[in-house]
Amino acid sequence: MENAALAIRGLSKRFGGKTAVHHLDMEVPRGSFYGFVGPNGAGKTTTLSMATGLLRPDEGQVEVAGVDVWAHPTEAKRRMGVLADGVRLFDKLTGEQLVTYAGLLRGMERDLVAERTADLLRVLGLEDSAGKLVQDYSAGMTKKIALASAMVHAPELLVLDEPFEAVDPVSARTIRGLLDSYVASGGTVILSSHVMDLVQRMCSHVGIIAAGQLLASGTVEEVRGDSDLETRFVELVGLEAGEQELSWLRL
Ligand SMILES: Nc1ncnc2c1ncn2[C@@H]1O[C@H](COP(=O)(O)OP(=O)(O)OP(=O)(O)O)[C@@H](O)[C@H]1O
Repeated sequence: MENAALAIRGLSKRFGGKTAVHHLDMEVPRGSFYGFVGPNGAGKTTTLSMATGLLRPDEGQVEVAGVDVWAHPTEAKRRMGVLADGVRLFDKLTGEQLVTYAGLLRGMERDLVAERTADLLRVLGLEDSAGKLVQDYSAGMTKKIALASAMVHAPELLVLDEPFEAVDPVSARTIRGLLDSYVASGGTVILSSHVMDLVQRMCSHVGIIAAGQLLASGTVEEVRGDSDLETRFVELVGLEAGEQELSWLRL
């Protein structure tokens, strides 16, 4: 546990009669690039929301670099940057204002925030849209400005829910480069994704979740074994809907 950037123990969440996450234990080693994968509705967003202090668990504990997220939220949040899925941004701000606001909220000096905001906007190709309201951004631009807001305080851990969704291939490559050098310099990333190929190429570690439970976790090599990650994923999760056909759709 000492070497865990993120340690989750016995985490559970129910919504009415539906168990979204069930006694989940998970450890993301420091310095790892951890892919969190699972079918739709598996509990990825619910887990990451509880891990980042956005959604209160029914049971269980979460620690970021040894700091309990729910007992010491301010201290824990200082150590992480979060790109949440489906959470509304302050979209009446311009992109530049939003990143600046995120930095100031973390207690950073105004000059340093300005410097880093300019760097992030430039690297992410948002310089020309810096003065535009976030509500007028495209889906991919919104993802990128949210990512910039998550990174501005140079946290130890980045928790990214679907960071590549809606992002064009050129921007995706830029983001991959940013994240790679962040991990190479000692940072830890956990990202959720549906794209197995991307996880296999980018990540050092992977966790597979289905029906609120972790089915496998370890290095990508350990989890995929002799096959590729997608095959292993389908073996663990099952094909279910994929095996069925629509007879009326045959032309
Ligand atoms: N606020 C909520 N109220 C009721 N049910 C919820 C709520 N949030 C999530 N759920 C349910 O919990 C389960 C897990 O949802 P979650 O969004 O965590 O899955 P996910 O793995 O992120 O899915 P996806 O890959 O489709 O984004 C689903 O059955 C979902 O319908």
